[in-house]
Amino acid sequence: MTTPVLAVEGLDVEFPSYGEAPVRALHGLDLSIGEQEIVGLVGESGSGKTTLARAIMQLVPPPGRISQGSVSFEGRDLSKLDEEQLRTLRGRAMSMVIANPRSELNPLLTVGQQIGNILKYHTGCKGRELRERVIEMLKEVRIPDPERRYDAFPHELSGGMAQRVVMAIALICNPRLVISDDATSGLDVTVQAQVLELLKRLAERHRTAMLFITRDIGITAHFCDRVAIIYGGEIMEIATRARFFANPMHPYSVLLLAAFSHNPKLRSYWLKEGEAAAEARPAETGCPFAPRCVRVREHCRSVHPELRELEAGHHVRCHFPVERRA
Ligand SMILES: Nc1ncnc2c1ncn2[C@@H]1O[C@H](COP(=O)(O)OP(=O)(O)OP(=O)(O)O)[C@@H](O)[C@H]1O
Repeated sequence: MTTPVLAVEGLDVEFPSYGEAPVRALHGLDLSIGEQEIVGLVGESGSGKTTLARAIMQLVPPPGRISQGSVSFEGRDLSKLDEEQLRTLRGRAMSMVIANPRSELNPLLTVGQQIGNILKYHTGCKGRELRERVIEMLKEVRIPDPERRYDAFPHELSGGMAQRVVMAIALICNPRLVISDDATSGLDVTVQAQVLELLKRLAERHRTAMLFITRDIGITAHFCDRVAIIYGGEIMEIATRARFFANPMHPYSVLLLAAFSHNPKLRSYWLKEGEAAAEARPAETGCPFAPRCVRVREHCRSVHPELRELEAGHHVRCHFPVERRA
């Protein structure tokens, strides 16, 4: 079996909370990503998506910490690397594209300097060659008039353009893994579609694996090889895109899909708990989703469900999974 690009095993991340039990942002999380594979990670706000992205990069903000489990990149346990080795890895072998490109970019440096600095730091490339490679990358991310934009400052760029510059920074060193954290959420719908299309094409061209984090389950239907659903810091369901959309089995997955559906019967059944239930926090004992599940039974409130393989490559964390529709 080939070594996956990324292997997350039994990962727990905690944030201390003064006078209370620590917030358990991730709990026993397993996830692997193969070479050139795009895995979509879908979950609502607070489900632990960004924490996972940070834990993979070994950048959990203190006093938060990885309290258990491991993150391996191409077979190397990242907890064993020192800060210098991690810095070499970040930006070169794995990189991140985040939602708010303006906060990512330094307002005092030109586009060319910001992309060029990464390339120079990791490869030692400089001078004319550096400029040529940066301009080449600007062309790849479809920045019009790249020679001129090379000298532009971030405030001179539109939102979509700034996001493309962030993508250029993430891809300039040909990383083996890119983590896209809600990267298109702040953009207009049309710009969003263009940026997604571009991101997918670039991942294919650079043979990059990707963890694609989103709150929008609809995007994963076009974009990802596998889909993983996260709730309360745990993977609830994971399958290939085809299997997932043909036969979603976790009630939370079906709820997410129902929220996008135009079928009023489907919507009213799955969404019937309404706003109050949506506010419920993940349960500490039993199934984390039990307080919001329309199919909950007594067993769910006391026994924590394991992630079980219910068909080849399709894992579900539910005592009473949804049966295939006729
Ligand atoms: N720096 C922090 N300090 C304390 N708690 C944190 C911190 N970062 C995250 N958390 C907690 O960890 C949990 C997961 O948060 P996280 O930001 O990973 O969720 P998310 O799915 O990325 O949400 P969003 O889609 O809104 O970005 C939440 O309960 C959050 O309050």
